[in-house]
Amino acid sequence: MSTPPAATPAQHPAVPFLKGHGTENDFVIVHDPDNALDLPAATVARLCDRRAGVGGDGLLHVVRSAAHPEARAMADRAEWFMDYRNADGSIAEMCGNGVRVFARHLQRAGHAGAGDLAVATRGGVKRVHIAKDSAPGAGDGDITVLMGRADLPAATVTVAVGARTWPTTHVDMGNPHAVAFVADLDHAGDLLTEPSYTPSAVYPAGVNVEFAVDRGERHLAMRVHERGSGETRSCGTGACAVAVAAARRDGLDPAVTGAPVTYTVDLPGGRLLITERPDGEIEMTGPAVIVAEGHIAPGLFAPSQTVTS
Ligand SMILES: N[C@@H](CCC[C@H](N)C(=O)O)C(=O)O
Repeated sequence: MSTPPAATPAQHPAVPFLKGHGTENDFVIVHDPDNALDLPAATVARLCDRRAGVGGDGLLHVVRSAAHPEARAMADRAEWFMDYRNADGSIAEMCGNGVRVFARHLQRAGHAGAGDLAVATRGGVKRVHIAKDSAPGAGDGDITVLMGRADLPAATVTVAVGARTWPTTHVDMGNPHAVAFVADLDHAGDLLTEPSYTPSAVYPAGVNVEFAVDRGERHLAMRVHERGSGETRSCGTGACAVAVAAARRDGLDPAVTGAPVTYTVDLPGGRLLITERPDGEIEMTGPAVIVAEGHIAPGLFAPSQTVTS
């Protein structure tokens, strides 16, 4: 049997997409159950481009676990795999806001109802609870994710923005985070460029950097510079990292006291509630909404043209 010729950009069918966000961490959502789409990093970066593409902090590629080589082993526990990509096309292990938006999409598409859902991610299978909507189909109930345990490897990393430097707490939420407690969130500057950190060898694959301040008892505010996406208006794994770093700083460890600890974390795009349980499991609760649907012009999937003089 001969292989059919590859589709030219003009022949490439328009691909449906949705746009959604969780506390204004926004995503392009591509529903591709059979993993039929070719999504190299350059294509993802074009789709996430805010001027020439659809625009987003990242892309949620929605694939059946059985159809994706990285998720096949989880297919018996989770039907759907969140193939998460950062805005620059790089791959990340987990996205806490993304997994809530992913669940909201599955609910709207009729693949999940209110209640519990398992989602496969590169960081393992995550259990998600979709709260009942205020009205049928409103899509406005909060979504809670069991994010797994935080790991706090001993590492002394200093983060710098301009002339200011801070020591950080290394928190692994499946993806890497460096948390700095600062006196004022403005001290993190415009965050247009990635903060520098030393020694850089601690994070060979890069790191998400969080800047956090206290707002009250077990109440924090933060900003984040995300690996592969720049400053975003929210980061779910980052909020979990900040809450756990604050708990340890405050002498609170639910595994020792036997009592859960909840922190309210305010981000530029909204509020997340983070609870660490005595078994170490971290629950994150927040909103997830779908705001648009449409079709992607075939040209965005075409390989970049090289201009020669
Ligand atoms: N915004 C996400 C995190 C996305 C991945 C991150 N940029 C990384 O590269 O690790 C979240 O809500 O957790």
